[in-house]
Amino acid sequence: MSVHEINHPLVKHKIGLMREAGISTKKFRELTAEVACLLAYEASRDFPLEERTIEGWDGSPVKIQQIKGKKVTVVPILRAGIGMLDGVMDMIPNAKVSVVGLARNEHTLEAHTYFERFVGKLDERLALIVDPMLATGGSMAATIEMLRKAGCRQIRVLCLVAAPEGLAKITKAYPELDIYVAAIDERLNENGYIIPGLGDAGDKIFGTK
Ligand SMILES: O=P(O)(O)OC[C@H]1O[C@H](OP(=O)(O)OP(=O)(O)O)[C@H](O)[C@@H]1O
Ligand SMILES: O=c1cc[nH]c(=O)[nH]1
Ligand SMILES: [Mg+2]
Repeated sequence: MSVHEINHPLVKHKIGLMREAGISTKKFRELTAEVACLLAYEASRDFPLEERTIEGWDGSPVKIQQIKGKKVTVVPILRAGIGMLDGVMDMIPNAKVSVVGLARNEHTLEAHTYFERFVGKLDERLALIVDPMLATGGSMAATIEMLRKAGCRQIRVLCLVAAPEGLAKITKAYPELDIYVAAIDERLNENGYIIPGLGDAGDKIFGTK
């Protein structure tokens, strides 16, 4: 397993913009999608290529490289994960989408499952779980368990900001997993929010606050 903190200047710049108090819903949504796109770029680095010959612009044969029929399912965790979906789908347009609905109880911080709809052949697919925030890690662990129960064996996680506490929980429980994260922040506060973090990502993406 490895935690890949993406140190690309574009990623750091965009995450920085997202931390500004008073950021508009529109801007937060746009930046979420842009960073998701860059995380998908990193998470697909080892996708295998195959050679194919096509007819080029002047009628002569040209050898090109194509991604070799990789079966992928993108798994947004409702609600906030929806903000990352388009950015990832822009990069991997043939991926199928599986959806998990989870809400964290604001007092106990435990994740409660309210929706699950997976695509078929999960045992053959690479799942890319997308959620902007990995705080205590409870929502991510619940999603991983649901995917595993459904037969999925290859899982990667894409998130914008992670707390060390949540990362430690996930890496300990799932040492084989790869996690792609734009920023590893300092800590969780007493309410389970990431500091400095982004605030409530779901509320910011959906405009509910
Ligand atoms: O690591 P954890 O401690 O589980 O916290 C992270 C979860 O909390 C947020 O979702 P939330 O429950 O607020 O739902 P929402 O996306 O509908 O706002 C976030 O999008 C993660 O799913
Ligand atoms: O900081 C946090 C923690 C959980 N969920 C969020 O949206 N933000
Ligand atoms: Mg929320």
